[in-house]
Amino acid sequence: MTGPRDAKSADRADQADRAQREERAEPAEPAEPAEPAERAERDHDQDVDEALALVRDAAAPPADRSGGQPGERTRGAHQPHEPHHHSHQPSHSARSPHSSREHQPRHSHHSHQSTPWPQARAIAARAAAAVRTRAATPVPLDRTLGLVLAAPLTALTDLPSFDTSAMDGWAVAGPGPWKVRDGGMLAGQSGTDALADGEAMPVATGARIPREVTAVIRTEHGRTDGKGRLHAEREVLHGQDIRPRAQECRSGDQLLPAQIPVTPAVLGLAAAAGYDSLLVVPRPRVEVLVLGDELLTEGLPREGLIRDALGPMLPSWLRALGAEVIAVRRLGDDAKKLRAAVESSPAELVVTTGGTASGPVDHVHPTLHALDAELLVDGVEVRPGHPMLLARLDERRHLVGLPGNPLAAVSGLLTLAEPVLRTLSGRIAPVPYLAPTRDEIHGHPHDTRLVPVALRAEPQLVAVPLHYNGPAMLRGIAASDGLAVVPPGGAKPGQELEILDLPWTLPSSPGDLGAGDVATSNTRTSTGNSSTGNKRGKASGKASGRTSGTDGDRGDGASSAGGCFT
Ligand SMILES: Nc1nc2c(c(=O)[nH]1)N[C@H]1C(S)=C(S)[C@@H](COP(=O)(O)OP(=O)(O)OC[C@H]3O[C@@H](n4cnc5c(N)ncnc54)[C@H](O)[C@@H]3O)O[C@H]1N2
Ligand code: MOO
Repeated sequence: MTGPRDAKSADRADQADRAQREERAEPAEPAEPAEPAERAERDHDQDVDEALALVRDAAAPPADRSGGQPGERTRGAHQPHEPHHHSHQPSHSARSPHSSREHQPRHSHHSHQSTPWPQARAIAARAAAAVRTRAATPVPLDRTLGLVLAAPLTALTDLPSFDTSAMDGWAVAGPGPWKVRDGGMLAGQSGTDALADGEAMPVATGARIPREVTAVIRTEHGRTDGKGRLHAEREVLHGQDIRPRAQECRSGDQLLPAQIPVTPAVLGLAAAAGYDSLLVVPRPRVEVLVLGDELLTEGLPREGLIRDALGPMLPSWLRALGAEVIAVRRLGDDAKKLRAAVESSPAELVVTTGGTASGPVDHVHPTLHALDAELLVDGVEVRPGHPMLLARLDERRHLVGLPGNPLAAVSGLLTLAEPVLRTLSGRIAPVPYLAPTRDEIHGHPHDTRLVPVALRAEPQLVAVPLHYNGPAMLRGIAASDGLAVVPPGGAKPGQELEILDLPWTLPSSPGDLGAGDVATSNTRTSTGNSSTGNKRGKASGKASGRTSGTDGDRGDGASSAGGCFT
């Protein structure tokens, strides 16, 4: 962890803390039964995350309201629950993980064979590694930010490419005093006559200097007399303040190896070294299929309908994970549309949201069955998000099924989509890092939990678990810096936990995030025709939340130029 990040994180943690304390000071009770903890104890079918979130929200003691910490909660309110059984049957899965040679899921408490969390991530990375990716192509420099170098970056020129003055002052030849020549050299001027011994020439920083120059004297270290002669006021060392040609590199030197992500610094180096375009790994194309008849794209929730939280959230996160999002389509709960969309998708990764469970309109499993897809992961031992799945559609395409509950979808995104996209986009796995949890975190008896945390420097780095972490809630994660990986059984205060960074991406214009990316009904957003995606239109940030399907209106320049760092 770097210093600035710690400081930023501390701010975030403070804000999150404050926001959550303020919230708990409000008299309004959540619209849940009075004693949610007891209810959860009785109801073994209730997901433990949901129960914990309710307990934490509703049962915050008065002391907590007057300054308690967000990780504190009522003792005894949540003993480990019985394993959660869910009814989703693998029988309708085309080719289940059982038949896969990729792994042998251990027999778990679940009614079907779900995969342990670490193994699920490894399977996802391996599955993507087996895909033959599109060939690397040269991409204009200004559209490579966040992509990965497909070849080493080799200097196309010496740097500097000529002897250069490092300071404003005089270039001198031989010992002084020197006769100052009329005129001089500014940066960008092409050449001058040779300098004789005993001559000086005014120069600006960055000016090309002739070979004979033995030193540069800074303006503040020399003085001219009435006869136009320059006197040094300090000892002059041979070669001082001259940047000799090829000081940084010679033409042909390797500046960076392949597989390095293009950061702003890489962009600058590449430009300095003479590049107009870079050979980069193309972004894997992703199509997002948002399922659910209950979803609204604008206005307030009403009459059983709710706002779609995933359509606005996923495209930016997918881009930050290395993807080119070619479309976000809303298909309702229509099995035929889903099948047609999956069948015809040109994307290397299809991401569905919702419909992964076994409800009457949960069409993901039957669709995969109908398409004879191979289920590589069918459920993961993680909370939230355990119904997530990964399927191989054909030798080029995979599908990640994210559960509909929004935090469960984030869990699926980071568990399954992240390793797939990381591998397809040529990125190297981030080095895992640990932080001790400040507070106790209750665990699921058998499954890994992913819990939103704010990182804080106190003064050592600590992870502060946040409230409102139920599967249907985004409030905790919206205030968080990352997700703590809590092993089965939970974590004691001070216990080191792996932290999953959230893929943050900054918009390059107001139109780059959210609704502007979402195609309503079956409108496909334009894919453009370049290897990395979309022409950088004048992202207009359409307030309507609809796209017209033209490049200029897509407003997703973030995929090529908006900064896509995790
Ligand atoms: N009988 C069982 N029921 C459920 C199980 C189970 O194992 N057996 N698992 C529960 C868990 S855990 C989850 S998570 C969900 C997963 O369900 P689906 O993936 O089929 O998702 P839906 O039923 O379509 O939606 C669940 C929930 O999320 C809301 N939703 C859906 N899409 C969005 C969106 N884009 N933005 C905001 N909210 C969304 C949806 O309205 C539902 O409330 O299943 C449980 N049930
Ligand atoms: O608990 Mo579900 O897995 O809401 O994600």
